[in-house]
Amino acid sequence: MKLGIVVWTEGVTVKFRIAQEAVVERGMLVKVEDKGRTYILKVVDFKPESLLTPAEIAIISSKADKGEAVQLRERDLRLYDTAISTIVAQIDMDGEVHGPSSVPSLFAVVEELEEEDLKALRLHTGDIPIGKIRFGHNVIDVDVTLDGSKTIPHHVLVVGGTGAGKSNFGRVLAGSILHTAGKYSLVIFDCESEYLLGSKPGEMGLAHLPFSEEYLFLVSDRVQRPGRIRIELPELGEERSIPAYPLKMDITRLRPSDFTLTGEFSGPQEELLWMAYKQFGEEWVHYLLSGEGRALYSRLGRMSGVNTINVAKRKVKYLTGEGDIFCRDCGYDLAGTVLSMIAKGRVVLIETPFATEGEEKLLATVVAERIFRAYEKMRKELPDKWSQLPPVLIMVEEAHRYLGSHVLGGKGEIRENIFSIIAKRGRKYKVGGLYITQMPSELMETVVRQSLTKIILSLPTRPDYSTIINHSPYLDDAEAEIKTLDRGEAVVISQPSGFRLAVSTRIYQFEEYAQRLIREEKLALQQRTAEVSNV
Ligand SMILES: Nc1ncnc2c1ncn2[C@@H]1O[C@H](COP(=O)(O)OP(=O)(O)OP(=O)(O)O)[C@@H](O)[C@H]1O
Repeated sequence: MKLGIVVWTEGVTVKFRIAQEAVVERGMLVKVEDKGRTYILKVVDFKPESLLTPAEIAIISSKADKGEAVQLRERDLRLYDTAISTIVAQIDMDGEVHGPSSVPSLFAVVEELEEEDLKALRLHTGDIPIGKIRFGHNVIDVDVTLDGSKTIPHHVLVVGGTGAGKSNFGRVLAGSILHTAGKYSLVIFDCESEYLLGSKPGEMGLAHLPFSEEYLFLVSDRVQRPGRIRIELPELGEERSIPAYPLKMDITRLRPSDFTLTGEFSGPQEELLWMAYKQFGEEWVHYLLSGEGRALYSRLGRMSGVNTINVAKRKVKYLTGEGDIFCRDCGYDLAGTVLSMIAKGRVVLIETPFATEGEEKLLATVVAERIFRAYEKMRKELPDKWSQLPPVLIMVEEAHRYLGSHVLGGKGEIRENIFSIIAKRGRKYKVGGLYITQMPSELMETVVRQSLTKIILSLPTRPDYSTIINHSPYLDDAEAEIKTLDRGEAVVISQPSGFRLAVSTRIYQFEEYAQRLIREEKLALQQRTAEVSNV
């Protein structure tokens, strides 16, 4: 269908007159076929063109205001709507898609994109589906997918204001990774307990997905010892048996680096932790927590000040809490177990609804540190084995708490934590961060820049969307669209997935997506059964 006529081009911007009766929406992809090439354009804004004089405008608007009929001579020659669009790709005669190297001619016809044209953009060929293409608020039946092997190591940043759909996206992504059946791993820290079953009755969670019995691994207070937990799913009239591990880690398994990589400790305090470890061995955390400052001062050979000891004690106490998670003599090795599951391509869901802020921080640090170090060591020492490890994504909710410029030392000395290290160096080892935040303007600039895949949900505040726009390709003209996103709508950029444009996307609603995955798996099962009986 014809949508308009090109009336101006400049750089990669194309202005076209909107045809009568045509409906053009912001974010819409359209095409121009000209001189054997197909140009794909994305509509970014609108502008009425008027050759009316100020006096005519005054008269006509006054009449319209009074409800009188407005007669305008040669109206379509003197007043019309135009759409401003950006050329996002050029498809040459041989079908090769690349960035624009020319512009369509003036007065060329602008047309609706057909499914074939959309497919040429290869937005649907990745292995991690997240939603559907959207033109304005209208959903098009073509999937938007990420390419996991390239996307994961280059980090994923998810930004959106309150209620924009961040946790819905998190569940969708986790569901898609689960359904790669071991190709990739994911670690989720779930402080609201909303991933396993949804956040309220009637919602669904990862437990509902058919692959959860095999590829989900739950770490939770719901179990007291390692084993399988049976979960009833009234929404499906089924139950599942999911492998689980208690939310417990013996303090003898903690090392000073687990604490220092939280970024909470100063240089002298770090030294003290290592001294205590040397002196007391595996029991060092226990001695530090229970010993009195002055007594520790003498036992550590007066090598550290009493003040430093007391401050470090307080911080260790803050991070280990009351012993509910970091326990004594319980024997559990949560971090080691999680690492072994990650190496097998599992989605590991760690539920921490009752953890304190300190416990959450230490837990996230220990788990992330073990994974990063193991992948790093494997790559350096056993590269063949490393190449078989699944790329792993580690979710960091409220990412500004770990990767905020103020947290990392502002303009002064940078105090690294495990997540800032992963943000910088994880790529080399197939360890990526899934950073979720409402406040991207507070993140370190390098984190925003180095996250090559961005899921931008509705983001109302200027400093936040400006930060994203300023540090990402393809977003120069996206401000108007980002400002008008509804719940669940997103602008997605992902160079690692081969996207050459900011893709207007409708993220799947998780429950609908879960039902689709369940249907697909049932169908696949029927086909497998039919094949076996035919043999
Ligand atoms: N893609 C979507 N399609 C349809 N509904 C959605 C979508 N994403 C989110 N919603 C709905 O919007 C509401 C808020 O979503 P969600 O909890 O994911 O937002 P959030 O950004 O995590 O919120 P908060 O900042 O409060 O944690 C939920 O009721 C959810 O069902």
